[in-house]
Amino acid sequence: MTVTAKDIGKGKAEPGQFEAGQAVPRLEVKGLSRSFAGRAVVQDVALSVAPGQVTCLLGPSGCGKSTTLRMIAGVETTDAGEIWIDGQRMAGPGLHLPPERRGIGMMFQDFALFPHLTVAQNVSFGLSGPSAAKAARVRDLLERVGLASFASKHPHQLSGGEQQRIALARALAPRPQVMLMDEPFSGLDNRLRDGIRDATLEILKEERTAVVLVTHEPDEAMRMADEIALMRGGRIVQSGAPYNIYNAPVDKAAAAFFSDINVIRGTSKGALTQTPFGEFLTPGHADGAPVEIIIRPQHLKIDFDRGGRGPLPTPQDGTAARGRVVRARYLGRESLVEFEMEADGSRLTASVPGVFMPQLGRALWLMIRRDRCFVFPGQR
Ligand SMILES: Nc1ncnc2c1ncn2[C@@H]1O[C@H](COP(=O)(O)OP(=O)(O)OP(=O)(O)O)[C@@H](O)[C@H]1O
Repeated sequence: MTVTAKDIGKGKAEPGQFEAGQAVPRLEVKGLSRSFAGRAVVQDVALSVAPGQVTCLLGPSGCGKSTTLRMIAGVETTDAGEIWIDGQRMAGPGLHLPPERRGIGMMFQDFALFPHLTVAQNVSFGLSGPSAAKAARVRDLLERVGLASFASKHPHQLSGGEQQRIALARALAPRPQVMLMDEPFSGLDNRLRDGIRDATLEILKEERTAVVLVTHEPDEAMRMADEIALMRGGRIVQSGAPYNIYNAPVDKAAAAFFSDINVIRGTSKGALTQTPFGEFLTPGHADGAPVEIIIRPQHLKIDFDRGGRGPLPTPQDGTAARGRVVRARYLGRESLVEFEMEADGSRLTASVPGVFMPQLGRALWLMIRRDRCFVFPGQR
């Protein structure tokens, strides 16, 4: 859908809100804020979600994800900000449409199905119109969630994963413009979860639903999201495609939210910082300013060729540094090896694919992937 001058005339969009001809986001949130008892829990949140796009609100417990979702749903009022769905204002100054008038579907962790209704009755619960059309929609959805033969069963006869798929079918049945999901997979065991996430994603994409999914699990966000909005203390601190969020974190905490990190500390001098791995360019950091160079464990490489025995690194190697193994753990897909660096006694962890369990005390040369380092101001 595109906004035209006619839409603006009809009050469907504000002048200047969208360029003529530009696709309207299915969901647009601007300046959303909410306080409880004088404490701001959501501050100035902005989101824009296109049809068929999944945006994950990701952040630690208590950062305001659910409150944001509840305001979009209309079950919580806003203190400030606006919520637009398909070019229509749902909430704003002096306006608060109830949830049932917002064209949204909701799925939560405790997706209670009606126990006294059959699967088919549960799915058709929110549908109106001729019964033949309702029955056809229910059949179609049950087929797509792979549970066509369960139509006449009752919820207690279904496993947790099956119930979750019925809840998805029920939420999608009225063809909501926007689907709001709050930790919908967290009640499922690990073995089921991946399959159900993928199946859910496929159906949401087919239906071209705009999705906001709340999760505190970075893996889930990376797997599901087209866009991640990383929240902290009620604010979105960074948003973008999973690749960008992971590979260009806005600060140390954003980097640490997705994986363990190594921190190499130094002091900037003449836009350079000395480390056990040689000099790093640290432009923009004042002389004498503390600097933290962040590197994920998978980007700290063990130089197996040298194996701790070979000649000292040449100037061309430049970036190798020696560390002694102080701990090695095998985690199945990878091994985590912790080193104490000879140069300054700092501790760094390398992740090695597969099994690598070197003896404690063994000295190895380490290399650092400089293109995968993030440089941030350090603490004084
Ligand atoms: N109705 C309310 N009254 C008072 N405080 C509330 C209310 N709802 C939420 N809060 C507080 O607002 C803060 C944010 O809560 P919210 O549920 O949005 O966080 P969250 O990021 O979704 O966390 P979680 O992942 O633990 O659910 C919390 O400190 C919570 O206690």
